[in-house]
Amino acid sequence: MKETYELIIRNGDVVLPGEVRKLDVGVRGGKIAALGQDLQAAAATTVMDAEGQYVLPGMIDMHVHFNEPAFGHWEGFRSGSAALAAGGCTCYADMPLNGNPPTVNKAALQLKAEAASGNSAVDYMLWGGLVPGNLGDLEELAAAGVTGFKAFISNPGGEGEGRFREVDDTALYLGMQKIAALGGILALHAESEDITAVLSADAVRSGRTGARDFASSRPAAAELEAVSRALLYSERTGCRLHFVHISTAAAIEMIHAAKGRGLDVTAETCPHYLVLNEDSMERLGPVAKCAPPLRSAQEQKELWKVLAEGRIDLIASDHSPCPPELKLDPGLTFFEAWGGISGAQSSLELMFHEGVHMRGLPVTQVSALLSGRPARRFGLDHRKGSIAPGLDADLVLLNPKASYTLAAGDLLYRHKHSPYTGMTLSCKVTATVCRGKVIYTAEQGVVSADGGEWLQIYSGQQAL
Ligand SMILES: NC(=O)N[C@H]1NC(=O)NC1=O
Ligand SMILES: [Zn+2]
Ligand SMILES: [Zn+2]
Repeated sequence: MKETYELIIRNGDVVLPGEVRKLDVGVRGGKIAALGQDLQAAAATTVMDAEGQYVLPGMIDMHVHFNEPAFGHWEGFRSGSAALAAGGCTCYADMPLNGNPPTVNKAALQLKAEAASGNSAVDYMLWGGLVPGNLGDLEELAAAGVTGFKAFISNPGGEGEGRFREVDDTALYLGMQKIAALGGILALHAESEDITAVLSADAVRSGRTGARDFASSRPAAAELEAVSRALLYSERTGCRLHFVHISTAAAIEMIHAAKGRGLDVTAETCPHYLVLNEDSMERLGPVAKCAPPLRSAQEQKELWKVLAEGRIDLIASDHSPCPPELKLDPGLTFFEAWGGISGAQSSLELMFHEGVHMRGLPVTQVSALLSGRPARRFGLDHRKGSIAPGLDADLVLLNPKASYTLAAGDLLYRHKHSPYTGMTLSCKVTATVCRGKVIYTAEQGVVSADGGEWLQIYSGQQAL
């Protein structure tokens, strides 16, 4: 019988691991079935013309905060995942905090999973939390299919008794011992609580509450101290470690050196540390507030350098949204405003605009940071992360010549603020396909908002 495809994407510049080739991509049963020239369409085949466009593997964003349960009015699975689909992301991992209850035991994971079920445009994973007092819950969380565990060394913000707590040294050390025994991975927000808490309190007490005061209250030393402590614990416990949102080249170098000594550690950074800096934070206000803070132009330059050298393992958005009154109210000081950037919809376009178009990085390198490497690190590469026969047909069409200025009205987040609005981008996602289904087109918007599935894949076994 003649082989038929449900979808053929024709004549795109297909971004394969290590090379770009002009090919047709044939999709059958939601999987990539063939890569070749002049694939034959049948009557029922949907054909997309990708002439002049890149065809990329969908981004895998390992770091977003969708705030359900209880804080869906900040961001929910529906709005957040629609924004990801529009930005060329086909799979993400949701962090265990900013919702209530935080995802620190099996019952809370169940609530999280119920909130996500039937409400995600793209596939997803769920992180569990490591907090003081939940050592006894980690095994059940692992068995229930969390990706791995997330912990904070500094105070994650949020209010009330039920908030997600940062770990002290003991909780971190014992937690890492336990996670090592469970064969899992710890994702860590690495900033020293001692340094950031004392410097923040000092700044507020003396009325130094501007953008640069906020930045000085969370210096690079706070990141470096926490990274070095966690590396020591990783060495002593054997716990696999992934550092989220690293903001300095010096921390990347420390992590890289540890990897060289044989530790199973990786580092992520976010588009905002690459595209924005302290000057942007002063100009834009708290919409650009995050932790660790945006750094100096010099630090930003050094971060691009280590990225170009291949020392950063992967890129994730750290989309951490909130309602406008917690961010944009002119009465708020930098210290009072919510810390977290709404950016998930723009990661891929920002990385192509700045990385490929402005700085000349290879398309394949940028694509690997967004897709192939996160897939490999978190054990998804048998399903996702690259364009190869047999893998899920998670594909993005990117027009590298479609310049546009990002407007608030383009954003699909629950709250339409972002530090990137007003920015002119030199490329645009024109279509997103998840498991063979077209879920977004630039003309029609999100056409399928609920087909995403929970991938209950417990971490990965691969080092990078
Ligand atoms: N609570 C929370 O989402 N915090 C995140 N926001 C941010 O800017 N950094 C974070 O870790
Ligand atoms: Zn964080
Ligand atoms: Zn985060």
